[in-house]
Amino acid sequence: MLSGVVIERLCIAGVGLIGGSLALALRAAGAVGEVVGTGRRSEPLERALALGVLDRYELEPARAAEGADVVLLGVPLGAMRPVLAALRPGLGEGTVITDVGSAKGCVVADAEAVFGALPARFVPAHPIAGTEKSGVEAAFPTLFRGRRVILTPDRHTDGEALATVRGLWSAAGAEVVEMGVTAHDRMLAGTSHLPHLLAFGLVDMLARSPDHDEIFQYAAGGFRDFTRIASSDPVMWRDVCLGNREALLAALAAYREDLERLTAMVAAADGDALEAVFRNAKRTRDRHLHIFEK
Ligand SMILES: NC(=O)c1ccc[n+]([C@@H]2O[C@H](COP(=O)([O-])OP(=O)(O)OC[C@H]3O[C@@H](n4cnc5c(N)ncnc54)[C@H](O)[C@@H]3O)[C@@H](O)[C@H]2O)c1
Ligand SMILES: O=C(O)C(=O)CC1(C(=O)O)C=CC(O)C=C1
Repeated sequence: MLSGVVIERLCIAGVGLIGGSLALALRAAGAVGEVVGTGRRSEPLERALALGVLDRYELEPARAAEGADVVLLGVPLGAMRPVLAALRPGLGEGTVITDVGSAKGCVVADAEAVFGALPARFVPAHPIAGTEKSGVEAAFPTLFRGRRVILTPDRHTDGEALATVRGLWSAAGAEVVEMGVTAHDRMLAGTSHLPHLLAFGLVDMLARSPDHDEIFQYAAGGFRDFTRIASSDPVMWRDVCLGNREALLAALAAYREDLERLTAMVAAADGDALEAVFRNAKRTRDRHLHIFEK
């Protein structure tokens, strides 16, 4: 284990791909004692028990949170607020709260709505790792190894709580960085939220064409790579697009402007201009490719 942090009891609300993978990673590192899950239905929680992700579960969120050192919210962004409110009666004075939501401003707003202000022991977090699959069956312990996790503490965040959440992700093999909520939401709108929206949009557009069955017969590697993420969970991505609406709208506006520019280049058969754009994109992507190979 890298960090030396040991969490005696971890409560996970929403035991899916991310929450389940974190539990498996912490177990593998010997960084956690007991893992207690909670969720809406017993079937997936039973499967999580069978997979060795959980030690036990409680359908009542507050009961699951009782006695936990750390409570982790692993639910879609749209469920954060009601789940946090349901956990609240079970939280102790010293309980550290954290989440894994893909946008941070909306999670901070949810915590403010439930508690009146972001509690000092609530450390918002976002692992920049995942897959297009969801549910606890898709969880695996190495998901976060060598990946970044962004924490967005503010000036009121408790130092000990921050150290615990840092230690938890380090134990899972991740590299932990900190930044402000606004910077996080702006950057992730560009690198994650916009690409997902475009991939879903492109596949939907083709699916609605009269000859869509034939079109998909001729899809190859390029289409597969561009659209893998359109197989992601629709509810999760609906919530991300609504949760990071402002930053996503800004990214979409910039993208639309560029699409107009590209359209004009094709219309004018301006090969030099197109080639210049493609060269810049290739150079940039190639320079940053190493981050995908970690
Ligand atoms: N999938 C990714 O690639 C990825 C990466 C980083 C962060 N995230 C974030 O992590 C969170 C979870 O994503 P995931 O991919 O693990 O999803 P998932 O669908 O695999 O897991 C979500 C879990 O939450 C439960 N859940 C849903 N609504 C609930 C509710 N109202 N009350 C209680 N439980 C509820 C589901 O039953 C499931 O167990 C999301 O907030 C997402 O934005 C996802
Ligand atoms: O690799 C994928 O399938 C992902 O969607 C992971 C991915 C992303 O890279 O956009 C998705 C959502 C996140 O919050 C973080 C990571």
